[in-house]
Amino acid sequence: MSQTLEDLRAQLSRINHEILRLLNERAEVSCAIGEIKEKQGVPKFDPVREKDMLDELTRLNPGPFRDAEIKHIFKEIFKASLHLQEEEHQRQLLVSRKKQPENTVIAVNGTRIGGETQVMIAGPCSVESYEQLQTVASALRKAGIKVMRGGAFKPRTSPYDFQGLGIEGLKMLKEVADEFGLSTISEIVHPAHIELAEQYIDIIQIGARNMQNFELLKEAGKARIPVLLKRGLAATLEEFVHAAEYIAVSGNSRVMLIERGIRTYEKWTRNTLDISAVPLLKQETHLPVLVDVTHSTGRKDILLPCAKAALAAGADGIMVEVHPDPQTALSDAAQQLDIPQFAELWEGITSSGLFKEQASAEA
Ligand SMILES: O=C(O)C(=O)C[C@]1(C(=O)O)C=C[C@@H](O)C=C1
Repeated sequence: MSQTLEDLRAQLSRINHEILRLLNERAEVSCAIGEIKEKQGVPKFDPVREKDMLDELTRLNPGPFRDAEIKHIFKEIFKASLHLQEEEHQRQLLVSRKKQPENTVIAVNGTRIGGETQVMIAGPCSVESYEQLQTVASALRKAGIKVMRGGAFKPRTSPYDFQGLGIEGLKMLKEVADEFGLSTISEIVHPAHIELAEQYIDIIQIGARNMQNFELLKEAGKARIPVLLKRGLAATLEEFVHAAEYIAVSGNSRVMLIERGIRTYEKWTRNTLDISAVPLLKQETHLPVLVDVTHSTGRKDILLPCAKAALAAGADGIMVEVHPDPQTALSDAAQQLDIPQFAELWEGITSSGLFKEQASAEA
């Protein structure tokens, strides 16, 4: 009897090995199909094809397994194969953590972004005047903040709204940043302005509305300065990562991602801050991940808890809008902090223990 049991088990093991070999052979064929689909730009998941295969298998099923069991087993095989196809593709992305396990750390005039310490980027929504920039720059410098933001090209919802000072704004940003020893970041909206950006600013921002402006992404990929890419208003994380890949594959590996809230049905915030994006992007890519608390919430009263949540989730930095007199601001008047409010937020962030400041000696 025990001999028979052993024989049967040996037989089962041989069958297992055969199934294992066939499963892996199948996986390779499935991955080859996945590669063709990738090149053709067609979706990997094909429910019609899956249904056809299940119909055929149940038609040919001699038993003793029932059709439902056969279907269940093969559905699992399809699911695992699909997963493998997607993983294979992710692995090929330059920005993927599978391609590069260690974090990309971006140094901007000595400020390191994406490493052991976090960065605060603050400044007005729009560049409006020298005085405005100088007041903010002075407050940032006092607080030990090294990177100032300021929009010169403003893609606004309404064409009647303030569109920014353009190149003049970039020049003002540079002058004031040089005066106060700060690095700058500003949005570029036109591919032809990338070279100009290199002259006047330290980091190019690509805004949410332009996240899939592929010509702009490709041009930013040729820039010699880092790029901060904002998540699109309704972009999935996969689309976001692929937008970053456009920049990387065009030659610029110094890309940072910034979550800025996505559009949902919720009205109490301007956008919905997707905190889960932070650990997911850190997990799937090796790029620095920041959170824009101003645009994601569109309100001032919950910036501190949102910033803390972002840092606790692993964000490499926070971006916030500050204006000397928000009520008179030419854009986003309702959501920018004034300088005392910013000082209070900054105090809350630095005392939370979640924000590791870079020692000045490291800079
Ligand atoms: O036949 C295809 O189109 C495949 O991509 C292969 C395969 C499979 O492994 O069976 C994988 C995913 C699809 O949803 C359907 C089938």
